[in-house]
Amino acid sequence: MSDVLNRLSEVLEARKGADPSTSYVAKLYGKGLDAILKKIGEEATETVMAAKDGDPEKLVYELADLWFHSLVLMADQGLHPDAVLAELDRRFGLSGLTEKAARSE
Ligand SMILES: N=c1c2ncn([C@@H]3O[C@H](COP(=O)(O)OP(=O)(O)OP(=O)(O)O)[C@@H](O)[C@H]3O)c2ncn1[C@@H]1O[C@H](COP(=O)(O)O)[C@@H](O)[C@H]1O
Repeated sequence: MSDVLNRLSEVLEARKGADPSTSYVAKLYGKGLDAILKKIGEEATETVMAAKDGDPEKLVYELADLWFHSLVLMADQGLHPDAVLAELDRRFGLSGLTEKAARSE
């Protein structure tokens, strides 16, 4: 899979020291947690609307906005995307074990 989450995460970390007048992300950090959470709410709503419209291109675009702002939230909170990937991996491992157990009964 693409390494874009890692590379983007590095940029988002570097933007913590950037000039808010030259960086969208630095400006958002400067506005604080409530502004980041508001963007996530807006992007989630736009994602829902794109799905209801049945427009796959628009849905991908809005999901990218939602994922992007979720990554900004994680960086703001001192989290790396690997933490979420590890949690998904853990759940996948658990479901795999459940399936194996069910097959052996
Ligand atoms: N992936 C993105 C990305 N996706 C979406 N956005 C911004 O997120 C905003 C989406 O909000 P909306 O759709 O509501 O559009 P808007 O009305 O312009 O938003 P507001 O200004 O009202 O918040 C837009 O301003 C987009 O430009 C992004 N801004 C930056 N990135 C990445 O983040 C990196 C760092 O960005 P800078 O900090 O700007 O250098 C860049 O190199 C990009 O790779």
